[in-house]
Amino acid sequence: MFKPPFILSIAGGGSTYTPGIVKSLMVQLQDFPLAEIRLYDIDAARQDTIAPVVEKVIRDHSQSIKFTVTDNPEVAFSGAHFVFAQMRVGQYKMREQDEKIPLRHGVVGQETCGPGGLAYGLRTILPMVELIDLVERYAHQKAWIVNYSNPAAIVAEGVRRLRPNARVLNICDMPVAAMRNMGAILGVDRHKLEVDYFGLNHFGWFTRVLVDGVDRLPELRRHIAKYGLLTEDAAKTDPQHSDPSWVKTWRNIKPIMDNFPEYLPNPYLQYYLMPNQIVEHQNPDYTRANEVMNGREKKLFAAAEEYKRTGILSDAFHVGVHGEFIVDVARSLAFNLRQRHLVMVENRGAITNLPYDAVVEVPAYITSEGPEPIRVGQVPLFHQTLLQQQLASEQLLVEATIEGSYEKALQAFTLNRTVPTMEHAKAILDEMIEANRDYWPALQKAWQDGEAVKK
Ligand SMILES: NC(=O)c1ccc[n+]([C@@H]2O[C@H](COP(=O)([O-])OP(=O)(O)OC[C@H]3O[C@@H](n4cnc5c(N)ncnc54)[C@H](O)[C@@H]3O)[C@@H](O)[C@H]2O)c1
Ligand SMILES: O=P(O)(O)OC[C@H]1O[C@H](O[C@H]2[C@H](O)[C@@H](O)[C@@H](O)O[C@@H]2CO)[C@H](O)[C@@H](O)[C@@H]1O
Ligand SMILES: [Mn+2]
Repeated sequence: MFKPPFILSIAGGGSTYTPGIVKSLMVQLQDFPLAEIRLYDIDAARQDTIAPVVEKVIRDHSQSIKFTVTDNPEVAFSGAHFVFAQMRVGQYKMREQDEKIPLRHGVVGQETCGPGGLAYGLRTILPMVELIDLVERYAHQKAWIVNYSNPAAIVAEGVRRLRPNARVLNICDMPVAAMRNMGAILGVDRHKLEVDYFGLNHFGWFTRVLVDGVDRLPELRRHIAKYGLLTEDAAKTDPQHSDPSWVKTWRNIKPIMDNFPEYLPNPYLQYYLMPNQIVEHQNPDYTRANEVMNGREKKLFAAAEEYKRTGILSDAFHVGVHGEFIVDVARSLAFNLRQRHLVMVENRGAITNLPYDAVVEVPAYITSEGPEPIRVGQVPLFHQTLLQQQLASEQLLVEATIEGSYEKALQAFTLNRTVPTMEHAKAILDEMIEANRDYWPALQKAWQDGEAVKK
């Protein structure tokens, strides 16, 4: 492939996670040597605010690494070996719409799940394809894009449909975060856990949790029956996520496993299996987007301004599993380490009773030529049916984006488990088309042409 030191570009350099990821890169420099780090963003002002913090993180560890900040894709990607993608198309203001519009109709309002996730997907698929084309035009021909940009399930399906040969690996830190919590509960480092897992992104289950070859899922089951997937002192498990909404998310593993104890669910399944309880506790005027804008984003940007003024950088960002995981995956790609990670891959029979072309999230060995998924085999009818419905909703959303089809978008919304009726789906979709008029031109046109009433 290519030899270190590498050129690494971060697409979405203005992200609140950029300092944490760069810190993780610095800590692992010995194992992932870098010649240059480049930040790329379409919002130069946002990125320029974050950049001095990132440069400080780099210079605390290295004087030799070149640091580039740009909104020019040719400068960003020329000769790059790795691209970490973490775009939020529409930024937090659109996340707030994604979460608040469904809630106005009594439906789950969430970043990547339900109508919010579908809307986010409709905004993100084509910018992701554009990013791939830019990277393929300018970067090293064997460059890898490691993608965090959400909604990862829909982005991954869009890339499968539109750029099937692209060197893109879609990843999610949620299962790793769950493994971090498991480790805290079991008293072992998360790196010692070997898990079996199957599902779609943000819609899956752990089936085994091995420590030195012994399945510790029974012990976790007993703990979860009392506390959910958190240690008794929640703040100790995940300091970055002591926000009430996150503690509730980890606690909600309990009611799900009280009913279905065999497998340990991804926390996101709460939105699909307990939508009414979720809506009951969501504040339609103050959602997770507001918590993040007033929390993580505000804290980082305030620290960046203070650093600019005083040269003192306060403790304003977090590395955590988010920063560690993407560097672990990149190392395995770079050096053909064959590390076993949960990543998104085309099924191709890994789960025998799901469609061959489904994008699934399963353990895989990460090689320089990409992931080699493990064989899961047949999943139980209950999980297969839930997965099939969610998969159809996501695949129809992607087709709606590609074809500019209002009807397929409505089918995708109607099929989603968080949406109770076709009328709810239509009311939410029509409001979202209005809110996304700057992002969904094709769908806007289909809607205005009255495609929905043509039949
Ligand atoms: N996959 C996962 O498990 C996981 C975990 C955490 C965050 N994320 C995702 O990472 C992304 C960043 O999260 P955040 O909270 O830091 O968002 P953020 O809004 O703080 O930063 C995102 C950045 O992307 C930029 N951007 C938007 N469109 C772009 C484009 N077309 N090209 C280049 N840059 C573009 C924005 O200007 C912004 O600076 C989001 O998509 C989020 O959902 C994913
Ligand atoms: O509400 P946010 O923006 O804080 O988080 C949304 C993301 O949540 C997951 O990632 C979490 C992870 O689960 C948590 O333990 C910690 O590591 O932080 C991560 C980022 O907040 C989820 O995997 C992402 O897809 C969401 O975007
Ligand atoms: Mn995720």
